[in-house]
Amino acid sequence: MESLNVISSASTAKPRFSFQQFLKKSTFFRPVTQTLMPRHTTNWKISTPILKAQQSELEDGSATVSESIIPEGDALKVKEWEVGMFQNEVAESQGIRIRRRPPSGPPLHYVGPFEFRLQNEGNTPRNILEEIIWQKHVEVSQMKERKPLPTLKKALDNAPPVRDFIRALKAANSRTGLPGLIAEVKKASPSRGVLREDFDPVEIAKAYEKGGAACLSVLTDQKYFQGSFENLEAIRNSGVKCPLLCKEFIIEAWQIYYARAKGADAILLIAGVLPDLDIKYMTKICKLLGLATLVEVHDEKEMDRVLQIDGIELVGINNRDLETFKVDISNTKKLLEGDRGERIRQKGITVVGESGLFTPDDISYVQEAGVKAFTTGTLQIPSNFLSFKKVSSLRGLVIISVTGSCELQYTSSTTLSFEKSRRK
Ligand SMILES: O=C(O)c1ccccc1NCC(=O)[C@H](O)[C@H](O)COP(=O)(O)O
Repeated sequence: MESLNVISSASTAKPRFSFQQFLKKSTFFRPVTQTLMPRHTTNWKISTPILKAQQSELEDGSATVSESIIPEGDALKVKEWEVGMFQNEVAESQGIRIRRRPPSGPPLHYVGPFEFRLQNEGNTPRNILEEIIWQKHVEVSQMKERKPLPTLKKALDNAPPVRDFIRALKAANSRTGLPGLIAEVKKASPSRGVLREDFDPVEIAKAYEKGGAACLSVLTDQKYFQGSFENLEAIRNSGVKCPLLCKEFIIEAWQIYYARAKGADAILLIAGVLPDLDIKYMTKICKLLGLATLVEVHDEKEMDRVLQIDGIELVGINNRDLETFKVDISNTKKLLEGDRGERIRQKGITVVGESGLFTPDDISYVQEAGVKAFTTGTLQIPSNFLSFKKVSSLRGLVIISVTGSCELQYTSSTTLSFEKSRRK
């Protein structure tokens, strides 16, 4: 972008000057009050129609400029993009590495009255989480157009009553002396690919409930997890009683209302994606709607940010680094040690262990660290399950493998018996 030249079409002589020179000359490019707009935006007001120049690149990297009008729809996109860039800056200041929008803006990049087509490597997501977030932004914008918030709010009048997610976890914990199980209804994931081809979400949800899950987590992202809001709705309407977590990548309040309309009792907020203000604001909306909020953290910094927000009752420690996929369950222990752990206990926060918890040993380990609940999406019960030792430490917990090859069943004695799956 720095080397871009601008040719004014207004002049027949087409004088050439550098883009930098142009920036200095142009009144359009004066910096604005930094508190209101991101560094790289300019002080031109978005009002429609906007007089702008259209720029197309020449072979030598320079560009031609011609006057045109920004249609109202595009002006809105520009505004949205500017808000997104502002969010990127706020997020960065809180140590959030995930950018909410591509840094170079939409493919057509407006600067003052000009429009540029940029080929910028910054527009490539740096990791899978960032890719998911950028994709989510596009999806949510489209969904919002189809179902604006007022329509959605009306639909909430007919939504089923909310079930108490946190109470269900606490009850399971005190009943069994084990962390409450949040079993995940998940067909696929970016890190593990397809987990189960013949995926019947309602059948799996019922099996989990029968198997002793306190709550269920339903993946609703379609592109990366092959989930859907239809799955969530179908489970809610199937007679399953467990409270449901809508496992979605929430970036806008609209999604919370949508999740509630589809039968969610709880939603996930990822601290690695959302700045503090978003977490505060979204938690308030959830409280108004009666939903629980599971705020997910991965490192100390995110935990410390979340601990200074009032009213957070449920915090998930993700052992999976969503930027690299590396899983390390000692992460849970690390984040619950020392003063930090003390603060969490004092605040009465229920801690959920997330990811990489496959075996009874794993679960005992995070329980000792202080978790009162855990999520698992891919319990791996090997086909030679008889060699699956130390299962007895999981007394009281009945788990049915989502991969469906076998079943772990708790008996009234202190040992667990194993049976081949009764699934057809
Ligand atoms: O699991 C992934 O590959 C993944 C990638 C990018 C964003 C999120 C991802 N997972 C979401 C989850 O939080 C897990 O589904 C959940 O913690 C259960 O994990 P596991 O028991 O290890 O299947």
